Amino acid sequence: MDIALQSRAPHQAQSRHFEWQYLDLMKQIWTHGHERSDRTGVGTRSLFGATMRFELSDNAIPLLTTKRVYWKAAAREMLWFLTGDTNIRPLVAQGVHIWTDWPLDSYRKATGEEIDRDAFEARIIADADFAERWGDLGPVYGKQWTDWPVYEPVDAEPSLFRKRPKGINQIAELVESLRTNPGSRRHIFEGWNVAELDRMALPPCHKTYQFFVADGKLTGLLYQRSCDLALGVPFNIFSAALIIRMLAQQCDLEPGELIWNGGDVHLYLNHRELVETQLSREPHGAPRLDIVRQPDSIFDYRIEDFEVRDYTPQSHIAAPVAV
Ligand SMILES: Nc1nc(=O)c2c([nH]1)NC[C@@H]1CN(c3ccc(C(=O)N[C@@H](CCC(=O)O)C(=O)O)cc3)CN21
Ligand SMILES: O=c1ccn([C@H]2C[C@H](O)[C@@H](COP(=O)(O)O)O2)c(=O)[nH]1
Repeated sequence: MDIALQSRAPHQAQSRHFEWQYLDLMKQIWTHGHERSDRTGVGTRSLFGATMRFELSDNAIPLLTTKRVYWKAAAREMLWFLTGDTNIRPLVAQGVHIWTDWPLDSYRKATGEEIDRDAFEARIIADADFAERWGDLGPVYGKQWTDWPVYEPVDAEPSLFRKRPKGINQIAELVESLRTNPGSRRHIFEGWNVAELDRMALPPCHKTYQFFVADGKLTGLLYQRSCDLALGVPFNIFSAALIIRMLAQQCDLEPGELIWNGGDVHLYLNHRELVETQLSREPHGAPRLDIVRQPDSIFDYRIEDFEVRDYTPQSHIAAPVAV
């Protein structure tokens, strides 16, 4: 189909089930994507530049219905980002495995030990020193979002800089700017700290979030530079909608839309089975997300605050993750 249709005006986007945008994009990439080799060695079919829009009013949430998406893992990941933590230990302790493969890969390469994933996770949970040594992803999302480092000149020594004890909390500043200056065009938080990319296990994919307030509604736009359409994107769109909902609640706004902009949007060549199965299915139903409590701040949400209803997806489709 014509990719320009992906960016139709919001009212038109709702004339069909929201999920067709995702399925159309999947089909487009699988049939017409550029086949290329990638960092992981798996190979992808890839398209550069795509947009999807999702309406969030009436508690609508863009959860895919053509396969079960484990939204609690994505919600727990979002809450973990907001704590500023970059160690996988609290995730693993909650049964969230999506980040384990990268520390595991580093550990295997460094030690030559053939440890399996379950044993590695068990050690991460049981042994705090081991987790500290091997479980950290470097200064990824949570660190940049809540504690972006700042260096200040030391008095009278123009070439000497000292790290400020506390960095910039972009999320706290965003809440403040949404509340006090809703018309601003600078409502942004950013994960792409150029100076620290080399210390991150992976440079951020969902790197830039921008917000827009109009008619009492909060709309968010996510720019994602690299998009694993089958595994990552279903999580990413849910999470982006979730943070919009949380911010809207904190700022007494109604949820507007999520606009998702993808850069390199790809399907890994070993996701053929998932793609074929998913493209044979049709979306149905309109999942909703309720936030059942109003926490004191954006940093005080708990997993129990989120309830998804009217979600009756088709079965989960497993697929391997490219590390
Ligand atoms: N290749 C790749 N794709 C990604 O989506 C991705 C990365 N790498 N690296 C960093 C993070 C980790 N993320 C991941 C990693 C794994 C799953 C995954 O395996 N999802 C399965 C099972 C989920 C579960 O067991 O909870 C799924 O079906 O959604 C999803 C997102 C997103 N990111
Ligand atoms: O939130 C995420 C995190 C990662 N991804 C995917 C996109 C790519 O397939 C890989 C990252 O590899 P790069 O070589 O760094 O681009 O992870 C995602 O879709 N969503």
